[in-house]
Amino acid sequence: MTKPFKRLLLTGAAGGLGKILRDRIKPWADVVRLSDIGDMGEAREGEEIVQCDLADKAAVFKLLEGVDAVLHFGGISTENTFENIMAANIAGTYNLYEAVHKHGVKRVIFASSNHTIGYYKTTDYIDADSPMRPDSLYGVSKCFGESLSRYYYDRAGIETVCLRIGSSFPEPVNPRMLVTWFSYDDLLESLRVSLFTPRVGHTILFGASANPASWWDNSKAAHLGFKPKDSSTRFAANFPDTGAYPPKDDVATIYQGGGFLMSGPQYKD
Ligand SMILES: NC(=O)C1=CN([C@@H]2O[C@H](COP(=O)(O)OP(=O)(O)OC[C@H]3O[C@@H](n4cnc5c(N)ncnc54)[C@H](O)[C@@H]3O)[C@@H](O)[C@H]2O)C=CC1
Ligand SMILES: O=C(O)[C@H]1OC(=O)[C@H](O)[C@@H](O)[C@@H]1O
Repeated sequence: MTKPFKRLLLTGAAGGLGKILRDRIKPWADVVRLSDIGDMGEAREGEEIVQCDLADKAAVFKLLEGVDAVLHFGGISTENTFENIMAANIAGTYNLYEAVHKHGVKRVIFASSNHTIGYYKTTDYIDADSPMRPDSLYGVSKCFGESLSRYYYDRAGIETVCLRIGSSFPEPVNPRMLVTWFSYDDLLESLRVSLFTPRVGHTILFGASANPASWWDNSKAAHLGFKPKDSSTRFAANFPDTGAYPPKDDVATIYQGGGFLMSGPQYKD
């Protein structure tokens, strides 16, 4: 049976989410090209493995050859030095889009992050038009990726869905994740609609499951028809409400970005 794509590229294939997606995206393409700077093991049937540093422009150019669409999950995924973030996330994402453009690739799904808006408070309810408020240099790099993809859409017509992932792990591991949790099944469904909706233009989609509480309004991405099915409700008992969350004086619980507010340099007294 013919599959929708000939060749789908997944960057970050050796990472936590890459490993989860590796088998699950196979029904979508004849060939899944897996790429990372790290070890991805042996290529299995229907796979190609290309070890590549996103900061290496020539290597990224080759990486995009023959690719129909990209799931861009590679890069540094937590706070780090500016130099490291600059190479992997800023130069890396630029290299990717330049290669996407030169090879005529039509669509990218960019693994953005809730840390683009981490300086909103946990009492705020925001949507895709709310100004970015990154909480870390990592968050700033994801804002760069979102702006860059907007530029490549306006300038070159390359479509991107910026998926602002909340917390995509097997289950919530703290009370904050009862709000930000994004199950693997819901993640996969968000990628499916992002790849297969006929026109996405440039869309920002918040990636969270149908949790009982939410900080994010996805109405601006309604054209994707994304309907999360999971909910963190079944994990709520792991975090009994003692009235202590959110404590009024704890930066990491006042702001949506949680612990990222405490990472990296602190400039305020
Ligand atoms: N897991 C989550 O809850 C969230 C993930 N994201 C984003 O989703 C993506 C995947 O996340 P995870 O799998 O959790 O992160 P991860 O850190 O496990 O995986 C990232 C992968 O990118 C690779 N990488 C790093 N620098 C690279 C470079 N210069 N060239 C090529 N590959 C490089 C790493 O080797 C790693 O395998 C990341 O972009 C992350 O920022 C965003 C929000 C939440
Ligand atoms: O906010 C969160 O929970 C997540 O956000 C991210 O962007 C990170 O990649 C991930 O490691 C965090 O756990």
